[in-house]
Amino acid sequence: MGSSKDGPLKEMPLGLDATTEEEYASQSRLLQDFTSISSIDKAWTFKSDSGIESQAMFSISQPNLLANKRKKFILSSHISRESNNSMNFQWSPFPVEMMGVSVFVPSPSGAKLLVVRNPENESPCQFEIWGRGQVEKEFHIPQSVHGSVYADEWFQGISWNADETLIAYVAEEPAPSKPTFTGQGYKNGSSTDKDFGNWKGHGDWKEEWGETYAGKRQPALFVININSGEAQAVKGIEKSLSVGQVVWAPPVKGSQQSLVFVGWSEGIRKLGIKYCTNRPCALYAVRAPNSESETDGSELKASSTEDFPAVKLTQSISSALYPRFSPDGKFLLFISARSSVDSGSHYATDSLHRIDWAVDGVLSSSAKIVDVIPVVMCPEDDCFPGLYKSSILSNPWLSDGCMMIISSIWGSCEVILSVNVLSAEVSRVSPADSNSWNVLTLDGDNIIAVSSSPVEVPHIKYGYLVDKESKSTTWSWLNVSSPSSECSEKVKFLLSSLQFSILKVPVRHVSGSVTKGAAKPFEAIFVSSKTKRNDSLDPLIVILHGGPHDVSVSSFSKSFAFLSSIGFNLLLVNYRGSLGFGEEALQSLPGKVGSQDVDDVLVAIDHVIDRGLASPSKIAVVGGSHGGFLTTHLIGQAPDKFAVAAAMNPVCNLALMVGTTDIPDWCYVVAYGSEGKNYYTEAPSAEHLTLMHSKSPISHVSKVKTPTLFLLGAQDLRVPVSTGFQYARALKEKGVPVKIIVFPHDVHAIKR
Ligand SMILES: CC(=O)N[C@@H](C)C(=O)N[C@@H](C)C(=O)N[C@@H](C)C(=O)O
Repeated sequence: MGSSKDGPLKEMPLGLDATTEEEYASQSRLLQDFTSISSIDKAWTFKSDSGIESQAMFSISQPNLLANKRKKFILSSHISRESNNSMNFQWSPFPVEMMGVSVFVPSPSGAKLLVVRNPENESPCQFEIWGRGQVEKEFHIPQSVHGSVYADEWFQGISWNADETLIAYVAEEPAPSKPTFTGQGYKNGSSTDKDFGNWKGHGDWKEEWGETYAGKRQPALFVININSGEAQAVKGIEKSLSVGQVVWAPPVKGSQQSLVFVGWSEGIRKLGIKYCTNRPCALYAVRAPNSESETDGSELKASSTEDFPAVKLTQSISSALYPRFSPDGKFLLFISARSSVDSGSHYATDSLHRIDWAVDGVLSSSAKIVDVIPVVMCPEDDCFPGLYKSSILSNPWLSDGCMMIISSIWGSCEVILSVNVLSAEVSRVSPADSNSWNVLTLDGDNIIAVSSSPVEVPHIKYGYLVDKESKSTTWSWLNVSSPSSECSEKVKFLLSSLQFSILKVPVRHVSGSVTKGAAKPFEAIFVSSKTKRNDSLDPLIVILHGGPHDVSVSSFSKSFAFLSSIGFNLLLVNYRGSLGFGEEALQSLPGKVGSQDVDDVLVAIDHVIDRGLASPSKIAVVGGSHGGFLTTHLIGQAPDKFAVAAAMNPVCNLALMVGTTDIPDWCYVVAYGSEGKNYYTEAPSAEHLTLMHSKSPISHVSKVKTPTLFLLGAQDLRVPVSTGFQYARALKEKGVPVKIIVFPHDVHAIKR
């Protein structure tokens, strides 16, 4: 390029001409438009004083791509019913930013809001109690009492008691004091981190909870009295238990209140817990250190709870999560991931259970566990496939006191279900369309939900029973216009030109040895333009989820929608082993990774080529983690199939990963199947390593020709960066075009 007459020579990135640069600039502006669409994360409703209208509070978040930050907001709305029976949402004029806030939880009545600010250094943890118009209380809990409050998906539990005077929560146990060796000798527990010039016990290593839990060793249970600000550790819990998901048991007049929580015991080592429901856990009940029911809650009682050790409530089941009491306090409901624990698969089909709760509050370890929703092995066509990735709202109950509303996955869709916990009847509450639906909160007997699809940004929906009096189970859904669903005109226009469908792909090579569930068709989501953009077929990007027991759902994804908007068709393959299709299909994969899953992806690609939806010469493949395992397997096993590939923190060599990951047990289970659980050892034999190598993409590296992009998170504890580097270097050695981008501060899921 020569210099322009109109100005100084423009600096171009290497090898870019002006047209390409303008195209990149325009794509990057569009990517920012997509990225800045806000997400609706949570919601709460509160009845107004009249009891007819209600007030809703939404937690929304919005990333800022350039600043590499995510802002959290609260947006409020007044909900009223119009005379024509439609619902009117009156939104507050602007959202309010929750800057520096780690977690916030309103009290059940909506009169108070707990706001927690975790410290970034050694400073105290800040608790604020907000009233309707001001901050009413502010407490600083020193690190000698506890560290950060947990705000994650496993251990987080923040629960207000019924009279809104006490809050139970989970926080990091204070770090044990470190010994100091000085010129004068040894002093125990006298060092602070500001000391220098001495060895201060830094080598005394304590196990942490793995990926995304750096620095998190021991989540412990605390109760704070919001009148006095006194925070106390709950006693009677064994040191080897990490705790989470705490709730208050129904109060019993005149006796000390109890807490129910989930406990995970450590065993020989702490294995990673993120994306791993297969860690054994149980429900426990313990006496709260604070007060008797019916007191004013202004004083913490001195009575010791050490005399009341925690009682294990779920002896006979290997996993119990998300405890919830029925409104009348007669039942304790919980989800179990026992299929996952018992099989060793890191995710599997969940089940729902019930325990009768003693109204006198006497804690018992021998309560009978009743199955409400069992694990579904092989669903009949289009029938309920079982529970997947279900978490339960803090108040999931309709007014009859026995119907719960929960979210789950059904094939490639997120769905909302109602479950009668007495009759065990399960119904699909969200429409039987192909969109994905999530419940945000209940408004009395109505549901506030969010719905989206690969070609539609998330929208708020209001669901109500069509004819409540006649006990009809048909739900009707109203659109709620909300400021949080706004996006640029350009994005709206581009999305309106796209369509998607969920394809059923028949399985190839069904042998007699596969289960009925594993012989059924699997699904793939196909996203394309509604009209032909030009004479030839658009290029296709095959997108592969990780896990392998996870699923690509039909919800809105900003990055995928961006790709479809700039001219790519997408194929998101839910190969056998994905969540949402029954336990038999899921369990068909462990032991067959690198063959069955690879074959399913190739079958899905042929399926769209055969139907004239994709051109064999214009296919790219992308995936992260186990999806990266598949991506790198595919470019090795089908070297002529892909024009280009991108792998994010890919599992390329199980034999290398097993010695460095936070979940070595995963390498055994995917390589050997369920029995791998019994072979797992911290000292893999040559035979183990040979099998793992043979099932890994690295064993096919010599055949690869496809130019490949590697995206690697330097802080990844799950699939450490060395795994991707080894494979990428092996490709370079062979002369395959490779580009590696390392994200220095990112963990396994590259989000920055
Ligand atoms: C159990 C587990 O962590 N398996 C990994 C090898 C894996 O594939 N994990 C995926 C669930 C995963 O981490 N995906 C990331 C990229 C995501 O953001 O979902």
